[in-house]
Amino acid sequence: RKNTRKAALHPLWQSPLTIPGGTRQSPINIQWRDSVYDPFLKPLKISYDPTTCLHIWNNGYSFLVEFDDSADRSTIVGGPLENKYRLKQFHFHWGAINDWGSEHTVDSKFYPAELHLVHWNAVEYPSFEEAVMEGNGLAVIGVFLKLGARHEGLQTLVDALPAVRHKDTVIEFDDFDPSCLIPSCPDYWTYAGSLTTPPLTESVTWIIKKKPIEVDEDQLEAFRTLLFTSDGEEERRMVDNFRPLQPLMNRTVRSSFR
Ligand SMILES: O=S(=O)(O)/C=C/c1cc(Br)ccc1O
Ligand SMILES: [Zn+2]
Repeated sequence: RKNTRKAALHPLWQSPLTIPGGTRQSPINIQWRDSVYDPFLKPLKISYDPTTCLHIWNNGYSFLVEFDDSADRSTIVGGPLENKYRLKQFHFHWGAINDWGSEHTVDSKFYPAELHLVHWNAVEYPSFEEAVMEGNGLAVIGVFLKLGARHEGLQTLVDALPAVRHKDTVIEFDDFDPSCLIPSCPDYWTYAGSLTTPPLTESVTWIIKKKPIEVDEDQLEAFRTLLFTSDGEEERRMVDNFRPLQPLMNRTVRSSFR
């Protein structure tokens, strides 16, 4: 059965599907056979300090966990990156059903969800807000989620979701190391792209892990109990919070593996 993805109805994604003049928009389909192995790509070095974890909140588009990025305490370096980047937040995108939900696809296959760990270039720019406007300002690690075994590290997050069910609710969340959500397999694809939510700026070096992590049905269902709407508004379930695929245009996706 062709798993056609309904275009997301949320106002955010009713905005123009591509920004005028955009040449490096995200997400994209990663055609495995068209990706080019780059032997000069380094391993990605991830060093997160769980005590930089601050809070978890529902911003009306996704739920996100934010970090103290006032110093180089949770960083990534290496891979395709020429600078050290600081972790600012991570969040997810998911579908109403398990047939779709990821933003990127691999050989046109959708995963039920996708994790984004957002970092900014604190070597060259004074703040996240400035880095968002620069071509090499951000680095986002993308991790696919697939249906399988329960993920113990994710369960800590899932247990906190009822407290952030409505838009603009926040709870303190500490001592969480998000590297437990990143596959140990070092293989990744990388390409020059953009944020997939407004301001859609073309400032992201994407690092998409080849291997997915496994989560179970109850954990995916927990994501779907969140709401786009604030307390007191007519409830709209937070599902299908992904942006449609964007044209590859004049870009090559590189792989860190043969
Ligand atoms: O889905 S992403 O492209 O990772 C969006 C990331 C993003 C992160 C922040 Br922080 C602010 C605005 C944004 O759009
Ligand atoms: Zn995202």
